Amino acid sequence: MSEHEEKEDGDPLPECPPMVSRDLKSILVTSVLQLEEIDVGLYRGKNHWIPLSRRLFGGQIIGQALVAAAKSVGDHLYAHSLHCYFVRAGDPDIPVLYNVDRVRDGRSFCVRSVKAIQRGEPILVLQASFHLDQPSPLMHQFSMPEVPPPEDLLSLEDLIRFVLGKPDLEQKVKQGFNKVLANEVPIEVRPVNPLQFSREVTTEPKRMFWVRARGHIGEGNMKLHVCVAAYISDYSFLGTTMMSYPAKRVKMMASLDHAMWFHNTFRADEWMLYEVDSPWAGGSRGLVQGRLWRRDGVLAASCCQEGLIRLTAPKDRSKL
Ligand SMILES: CCCCCC/C=C\CCCCCCCC(=O)SCCNC(=O)CCNC(=O)[C@H](O)C(C)(C)COP(=O)(O)OP(=O)(O)OC[C@H]1O[C@@H](n2cnc3c(N)ncnc32)[C@H](O)[C@@H]1OP(=O)(O)O
Repeated sequence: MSEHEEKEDGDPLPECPPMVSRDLKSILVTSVLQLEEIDVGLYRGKNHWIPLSRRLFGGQIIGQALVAAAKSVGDHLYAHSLHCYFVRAGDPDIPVLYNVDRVRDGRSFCVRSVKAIQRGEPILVLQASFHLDQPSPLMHQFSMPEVPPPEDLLSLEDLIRFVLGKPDLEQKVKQGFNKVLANEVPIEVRPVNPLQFSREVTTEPKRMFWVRARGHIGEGNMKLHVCVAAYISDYSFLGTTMMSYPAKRVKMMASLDHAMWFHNTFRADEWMLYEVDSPWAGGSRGLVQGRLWRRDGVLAASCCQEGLIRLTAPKDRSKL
């Protein structure tokens, strides 16, 4: 489910949890991406932040699958790309098993295939490729868009509190936002354009926000930063498809696939600009593509995803 899916129930409004200090180690590395080894190439992952849809967060499954894949490759190899399909909804009440197949070990590249399994059936199939660092004079990248720095922008939580202060807010929207606040996601988000966030303007399906892991990860383990970025990349990604349709209500939204390419070193606990757009939607599906920029303007990673988007049926006006 995306940020635009609405819940029908009328639960009491929960309290906000206290914010995690920047000095504390990120829960993404102390818990979410810590897998338990059960057998050779077989791991078990815990579930952490659960979206309002009550299906497992796609970013968590991708991040954990990539951790499992990376365990079987040498320290001199780094993930340069991954491709995956979400084939079943993940159940947040039971753990996920990750079964790694060592597809090929070459001199420069290693390919791994990972099946994420619940109740004996795959919920995700992922292929990841790892590459030696091979410098080359062939180098180019687009330029990072010029945007205000994250220090000058409001956090997602502040923006939600601002929207909640509006007197004419629909009760259902209010409940949804309160639940988002109550269930702290282990990443921090600062939208570049707050008006887009509150859906007060209809714009092209393009948005940008600063994003980083909540808490500290530290320098050094690039393999880990890549897995954290994979987690982060699925948050607030597919929702971009809905920016041109503020009046439409989503019944079901779920990522169908996800692909990433890692271009440069970065720290996932430092601010990165996520530049996202949706070039196409149709046939109950939508496509989103994103670029994760280091704040010094280096392109860290590119992402692409197709998702299922089912809208609620329009009300029959003849009965009004
Ligand atoms: C700027 C910053 C702003 C930020 C604000 C942020 C706030 C919040 C952000 C939250 C972000 C959360 C993002 C979360 C994204 C995700 O993590 S999505 C999770 C990952 N993806 C998945 O879980 C998808 C897994 N895959 C599947 O579930 C299946 O592959 C599938 C459902 C897509 C397959 O569909 P299908 O083949 O149709 O499966 P079935 O089993 O047959 O049916 C499933 C249900 O769909 C109903 N259905 C089938 N066909 C239709 C149809 N044509 N029309 C309507 N409905 C259909 C079917 O009846 C089943 O329904 P029930 O389950 O029986 O109710």
